[in-house]
Amino acid sequence: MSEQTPQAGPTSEAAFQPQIFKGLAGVPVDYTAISKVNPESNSLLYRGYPVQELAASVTFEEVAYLLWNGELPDDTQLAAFEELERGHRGLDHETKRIVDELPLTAHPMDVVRTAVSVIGASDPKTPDDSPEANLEKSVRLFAKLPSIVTYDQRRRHELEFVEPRLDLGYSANFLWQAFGEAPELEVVNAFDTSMILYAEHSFNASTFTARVIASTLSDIYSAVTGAIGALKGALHGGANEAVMHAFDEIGLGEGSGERAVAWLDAALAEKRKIMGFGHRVYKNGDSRVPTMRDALERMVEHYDRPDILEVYTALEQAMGERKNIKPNLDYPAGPTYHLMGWDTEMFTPLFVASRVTGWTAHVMEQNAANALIRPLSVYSGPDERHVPPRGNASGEPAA
Ligand SMILES: CC(=O)SCCNC(=O)CCNC(=O)[C@H](O)C(C)(C)COP(=O)(O)OP(=O)(O)OC[C@H]1O[C@@H](n2cnc3c(N)ncnc32)[C@H](O)[C@@H]1OP(=O)(O)O
Ligand SMILES: O=C([O-])CC(=O)C(=O)O
Repeated sequence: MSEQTPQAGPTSEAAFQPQIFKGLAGVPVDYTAISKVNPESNSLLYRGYPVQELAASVTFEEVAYLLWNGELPDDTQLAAFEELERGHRGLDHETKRIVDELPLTAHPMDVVRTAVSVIGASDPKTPDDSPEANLEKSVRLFAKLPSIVTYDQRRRHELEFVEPRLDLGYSANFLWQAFGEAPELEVVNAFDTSMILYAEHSFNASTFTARVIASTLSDIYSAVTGAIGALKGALHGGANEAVMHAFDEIGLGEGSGERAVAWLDAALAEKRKIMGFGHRVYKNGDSRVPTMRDALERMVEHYDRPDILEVYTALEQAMGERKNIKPNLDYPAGPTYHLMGWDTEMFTPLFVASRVTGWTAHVMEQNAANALIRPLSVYSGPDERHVPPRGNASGEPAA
């Protein structure tokens, strides 16, 4: 009756009461050396380094290198890595053509998922799962995602693709390709901070998806494609877009703080989930929020939009008072991207561009010590039964 094999305790089927860990909540399933999420100390380490220190002192390219290689690059290693990354920034004609065929009604997450799949299908090295080949593929995807995301945003406004600039760092180039003008340093820094904070977070749903796919000995592009599907959902990465929809429902501008509280009370009365709040692991606040909130505040000042901070603060405070639930990273990231000029539907693809580093690091870690991921289920359907006699194919009653 049950797939579950009792490990200890009563062994008769009737007496066996398997414990179900719904949503795998609280279940450690493997080791990882890539990041440590510590809800007790409210800290997040990438390869041992506090993420706040990384955000304050290195670039996103250095963080990507760290996640993949385990150590920060020295000057020579960084120069070689940057050259490699910049060399892969362009987007080939075939990927652009397939993206162009997708309707504008397609969500940008569907577009980025399709584009990654196309890149995988056209890479002759896809079946090569050696660590060297997978690292090369990871760098290619990392380098190309800004072109994919900006190509899609711009085609939705009937604007031409902006070719990457090889004299700019990752984040400055990303903004250049999106908006076609040289970005200001303050904006580049805030964007780079968001990329660093989004890069990696242990066994979250999309990373776990990538590891499940890798565990079957599938290829790294399939793992990333699947992970994008998992990130799209509003309970995960899709929340950064949903936060902005909430801000829009509230209505920005004068008096927005008061409207935010009324909006929240109505939403809670309808038992709606408030996107950008709560977390499966952190129960006392997300370790990344203070750093991202600082970046948001800098952007609010830069673009002179105090109404955004008014809504942000009013919702955060009221949610704390009513539910004692704190914001997660998606909460400050959404309005920060809005201020920079990104279309709301592009927020989760921006998360993809960052998290591809973590996903691919996890795929390589999974490959290095693989075990097929295949948990058990406990059957709860009808008892065994048998198909009643039925007519044969010619309609005659069965003999
Ligand atoms: C980068 C990221 O992926 S971070 C996460 C982004 N996702 C979101 O922001 C979506 C909104 N948040 C949520 O839905 C949840 O907090 C999750 C899914 C992130 C984590 O939730 P879980 O650990 O599964 O807890 P669960 O959803 O069961 O919530 C526990 C209780 O808190 C409530 N709760 C949790 N988050 C919220 C929220 N955002 N709004 C309202 N109530 C909430 C639940 O309704 C539940 O209440 P109940 O016990 O009365 O039924
Ligand atoms: O860890 C999680 O469950 C979700 C999250 O914050 C992330 O993926 O960054």
